[in-house]
Amino acid sequence: MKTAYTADQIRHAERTLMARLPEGTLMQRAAHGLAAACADLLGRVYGRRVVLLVGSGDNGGDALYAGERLARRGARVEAVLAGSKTHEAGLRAFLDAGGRVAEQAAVGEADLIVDGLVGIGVSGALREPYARLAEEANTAHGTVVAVDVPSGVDASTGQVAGAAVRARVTVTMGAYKTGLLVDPGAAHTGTVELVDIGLGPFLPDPDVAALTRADVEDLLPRPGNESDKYRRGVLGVAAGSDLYTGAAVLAVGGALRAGAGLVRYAGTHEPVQQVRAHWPEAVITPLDRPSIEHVGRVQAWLLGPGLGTGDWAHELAARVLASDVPVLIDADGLTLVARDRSLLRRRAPVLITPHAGELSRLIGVSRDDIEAARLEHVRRAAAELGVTVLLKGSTTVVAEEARPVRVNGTGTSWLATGGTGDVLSGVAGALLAQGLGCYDAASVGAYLHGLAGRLAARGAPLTSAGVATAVPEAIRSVHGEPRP
Ligand SMILES: NC(=O)C1=CN([C@@H]2O[C@H](COP(=O)(O)OP(=O)(O)OC[C@H]3O[C@@H](n4cnc5c(N)ncnc54)[C@H](O)[C@@H]3O)[C@@H](O)[C@H]2O)[C@@H](O)CC1
Ligand SMILES: Nc1ncnc2c1ncn2[C@@H]1O[C@H](COP(=O)(O)OP(=O)(O)O)[C@@H](O)[C@H]1O
Ligand SMILES: [K+]
Repeated sequence: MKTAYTADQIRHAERTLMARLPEGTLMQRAAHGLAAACADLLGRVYGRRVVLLVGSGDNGGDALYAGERLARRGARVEAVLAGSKTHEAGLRAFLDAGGRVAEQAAVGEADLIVDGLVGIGVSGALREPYARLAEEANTAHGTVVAVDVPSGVDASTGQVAGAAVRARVTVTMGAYKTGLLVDPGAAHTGTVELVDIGLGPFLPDPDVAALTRADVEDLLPRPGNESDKYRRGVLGVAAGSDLYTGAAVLAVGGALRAGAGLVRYAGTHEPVQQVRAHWPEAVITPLDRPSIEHVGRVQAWLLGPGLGTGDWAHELAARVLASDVPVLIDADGLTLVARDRSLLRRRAPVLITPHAGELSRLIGVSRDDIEAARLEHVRRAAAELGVTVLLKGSTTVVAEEARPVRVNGTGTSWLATGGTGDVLSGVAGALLAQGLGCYDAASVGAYLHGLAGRLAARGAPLTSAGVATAVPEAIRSVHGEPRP
């Protein structure tokens, strides 16, 4: 599990660790790691031009001590002192090693730009001259390395309030910060390199966590010798309508590709025809009234994609939610629930999978506010609604009360196309039916769906059906099985 922490959590752990070590030890460890990463990026250090953007706090101190090390190896290092004060000992060491203070920004000519403006001590939007320097770094041709956090990104939330550095590499100290894993911040980090400064034993429970390949491998159900189709997990799908048939086809496809033992589809005439034509594997119950009476036993339900939002759909949703198995609610199902919250009053678990627009209707917050502060709002929704919430978007986040938010970074922006959400609901629904809890089904589902998106896209447009097709390949790559 890749774990991440807020600025307060990091500061607290650092204080405890620092009290046990000679003064300055941590900053030297940080500078050592930072200088090594810079040297790697430069290839040859001697004679190369490095510009340090130095703010007034310890983030600037890290940059200065790393600059000292690079200067001793023959780099031409200049520092732009942006703050009203500068880390004194760091500046002295830097100057002693032959570093120079730049009179005016030499950012444009640098091979490497080290962003030491602000780290976890930032509050609010970057002030001048920091904001201007961040913009200059972003348009310069040199490689940008951020110290700890790209300046302008809130380390605790990933929020970006104004100008912010876009780094090729972020060298982060001691532990990942939440803001490095959550968009919009995550889009500014480039590759994140973690420098061990000995913080590990002092870290509290994480603020957020991201599943790794190995975690997903552990969590993914695999059929054993004693498995049969019923025991592997039967998913009921209540989706699609005479107007929207594709959503049903895609959701059933996602579920079959993600390893459901059986998919039972229930719907009206048109989607039944389509699902039957695409997926002879599905067991189908045509509905002439909104009831699940004749569908047969399932271990979980997927409710909502393309279902419509009229009385018929409401009645079917009420029947599904009155069952005693976990229910995943998506798309039109969420519109129905937003209108009638009483539908959510049930004992068995509920997983909802909204995008920001759908969540907006559920919690009465604007879509833009949700996009700008995804973590805050996904947590709030989980607490207010008492359900597990998977919020879709460029970073998909999963919240359940009293657990760290799970963050998924496997996706690709090629997934921003119609119907991919229907596939995700099928994948996560199949995992629910196979016995995973809502929290794991949602986060493993998002991981596989994101990976399948990458495999389907490979740098070019994908279709949602292509994403469903790629899910088995994603599972194969999680298990490390060689391709045939
Ligand atoms: N605390 C520790 O033990 C360690 C800290 N380290 C480094 O120290 C950093 C934290 O240092 P600090 O606590 O001094 O904080 P920072 O250096 O991140 O920032 C604090 C300074 O930035 C200014 N500032 C805050 N918001 C601003 C804004 N919006 N625009 C312009 N200026 C702004 C403040 O006035 C203050 O002077 C970490 O990110 C890391 O790089 C590392 O050396 C490892 C050890
Ligand atoms: N910019 C993006 N980067 C990565 N993934 C994205 C981006 N935009 C959307 N996605 C993903 O694409 C899927 C879209 O789902 P959704 O909005 O429900 O679309 P639809 O209703 O058309 O199926 C979600 O899994 C979401 O996380
Ligand atoms: K920084």
